[in-house]
Amino acid sequence: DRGSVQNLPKSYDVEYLMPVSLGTPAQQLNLDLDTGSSDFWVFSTLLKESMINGQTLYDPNTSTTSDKMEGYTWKITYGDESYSSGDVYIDTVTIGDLTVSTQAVEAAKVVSEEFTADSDNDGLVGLGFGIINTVQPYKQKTFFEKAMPGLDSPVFTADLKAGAPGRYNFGYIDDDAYLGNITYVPVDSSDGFWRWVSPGFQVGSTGSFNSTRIHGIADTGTTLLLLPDGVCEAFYSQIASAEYEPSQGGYTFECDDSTVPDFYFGTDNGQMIRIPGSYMSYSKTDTSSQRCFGGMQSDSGVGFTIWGDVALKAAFVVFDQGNEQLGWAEK
Ligand SMILES: O=C([C@@H]1CCCNC1)N1CCCCC1
Repeated sequence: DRGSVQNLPKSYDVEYLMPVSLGTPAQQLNLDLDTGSSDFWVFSTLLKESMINGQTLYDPNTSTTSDKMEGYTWKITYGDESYSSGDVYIDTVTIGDLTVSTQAVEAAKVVSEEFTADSDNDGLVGLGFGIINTVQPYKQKTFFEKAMPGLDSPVFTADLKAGAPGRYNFGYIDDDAYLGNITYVPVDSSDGFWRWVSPGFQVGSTGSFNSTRIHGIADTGTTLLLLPDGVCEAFYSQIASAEYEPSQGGYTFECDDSTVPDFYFGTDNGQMIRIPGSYMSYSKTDTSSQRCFGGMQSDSGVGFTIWGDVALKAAFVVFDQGNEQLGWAEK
């Protein structure tokens, strides 16, 4: 079996949403595929009005295939302090023609203001590893873990693009979606994330390669590229107008600064992925100024190095759960 679904970036590529069908008759919601968490949760009719702001709601009571998991609850808090919680239903879920008939759908009763404010986002499909699923009294499998046994190959792939629709595929690798070879690196899933080690980085096409092992996670649900301070300093030292502005929340530079270099990160045996300098200028720090917030920021506040969308949209990425490895290719 296999599946394929288009993903759509929101403005500034802050997040990527995909259509998902839940229940019978199908209720279509736009969800955020998040490899940095492992709960499948949705905005639902169980929410108080004050927590809803335009989102599409899953209504378990109108689905003829939903079954409430009596006594089961969930509560998740994300690295940015946002949170959500609620009850659990079993129902059928289809993503890109791939159906899981008994998915644990976590119906939200409470969401934090960050989720309420994001009116396009109807919930998350966590595709980390199931060991960090928050459902009590017994944790539940992710959508991918439920689908995996029936797939042609135990993989899903992420093809995120800058300011354009991309695609998530399940169960197969589309050889037309990337250039050259896919380099595979081992994954340590013990803390539930897609955690891997990059051998190093290079700033600019003429820069030298810095051999320094960078332990980090591949997280489709994080917008930015959060790297160790030393790497950030090496990168921003090459940008004439770059400043570290704690008041703005990190590194900024003049949006029209022509000295912004490309950033390369190593995957394995000499292969590197090139992130174009253009991916590194984010939203304007405020309407008046001409300064942009950097797409690469320090990981020191988060406590994790995170290869977020800024890095992922430069590559074709294979999340190979069957072999616990990540595949990286240029595109
Ligand atoms: O909460 C998160 C992220 C938030 C953005 C969406 N993906 C999950 N974590 C990943 C980094 C370590 C801490 C947990």
